[in-house]
Amino acid sequence: MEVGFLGLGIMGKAMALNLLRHGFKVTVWNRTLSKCEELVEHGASIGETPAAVVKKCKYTIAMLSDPSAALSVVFSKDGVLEQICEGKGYIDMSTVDADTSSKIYEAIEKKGGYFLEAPVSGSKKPAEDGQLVILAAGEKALYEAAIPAFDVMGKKSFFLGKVGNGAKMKLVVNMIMGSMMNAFSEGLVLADRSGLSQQTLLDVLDLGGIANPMFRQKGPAMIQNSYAPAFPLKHQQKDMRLALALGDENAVSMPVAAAANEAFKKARSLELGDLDFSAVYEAVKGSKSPA
Ligand SMILES: NC(=O)C1=CN([C@@H]2O[C@H](COP(=O)(O)OP(=O)(O)OC[C@H]3O[C@@H](n4cnc5c(N)ncnc54)[C@H](OP(=O)(O)O)[C@@H]3O)[C@@H](O)[C@H]2O)C=CC1
Ligand SMILES: O=CCCC(=O)O
Repeated sequence: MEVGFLGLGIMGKAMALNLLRHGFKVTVWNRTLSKCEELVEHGASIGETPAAVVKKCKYTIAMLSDPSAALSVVFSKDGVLEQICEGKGYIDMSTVDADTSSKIYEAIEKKGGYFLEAPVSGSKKPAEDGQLVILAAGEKALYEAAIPAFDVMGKKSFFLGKVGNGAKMKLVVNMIMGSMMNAFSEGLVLADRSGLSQQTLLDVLDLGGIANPMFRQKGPAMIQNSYAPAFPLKHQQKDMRLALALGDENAVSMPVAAAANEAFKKARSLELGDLDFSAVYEAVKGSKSPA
């Protein structure tokens, strides 16, 4: 199966590599074209533009930073829309809001193409290990055609119905995750300032009813003030912002998420946006920058 892949950041690179490893023919494009070279070493071809990739491939996957990147890759000059046509499918796996996804869907449908949104749960390591959770919605026939690729990239795929449902599900999940990360950070600070061992707190948490992979994986690095980016903080703050907008639309009061968003914004103002989202711990501590 030949697929196109647009966007080779932390996630896109790992996902495209998995496809190559499993025998897919992959044509890649990235805004910073030099990032394609590593994929070429693993057998990928390069498309000079998103339009060139779509022209060559029946199915094209995108994994881009945010709504503005997702829209730009489709609607700009040399974008996806120039070559999408009947018989071709476009699968956007970026985390965006339902409105962005719908705009892309409508434009692609007008040209006779198929569209599926398919944001993912799981981070850098699950992407490398093909263990993502895929939250797809849109054209069912395209979902079925994409299952061989989803099976390589993920451990479980959900088909959630009409376009927008995948985006919304992803934002709800990340809203919960961002709020949990803030509560966890406050707990680490409180333990430390009240004279307790943070490592003992991690041990206690891991044995109880709120044990979870995020505390287990991020906690030891956080207490060492180490935040190598798996999920960049700027993207988590984007997701909190989009989830709060979804709350606005549906008149859902979310004071916990709103407070968490403020902490992520504060962390961005401290120039921690490119670090892992666990660096919000620095903002909660009140640091000027990571120690
Ligand atoms: N990291 C994670 O753990 C997870 C991330 N996600 C979501 O997946 C998406 C990608 O995340 P991640 O890989 O971490 O992000 P990165 O920041 O590592 O990569 C972002 C990608 O988007 C591209 N890009 C940014 N702006 C534009 C633009 N205007 N036009 C074209 N391309 C653009 C970048 O290109 P360039 O290289 O040129 O900058 C890069 O390829 C995001 O929506 C994120 O929220 C979902 C689940 C987990
Ligand atoms: O969107 C990013 C999700 C990161 C994760 O699920 O660990």
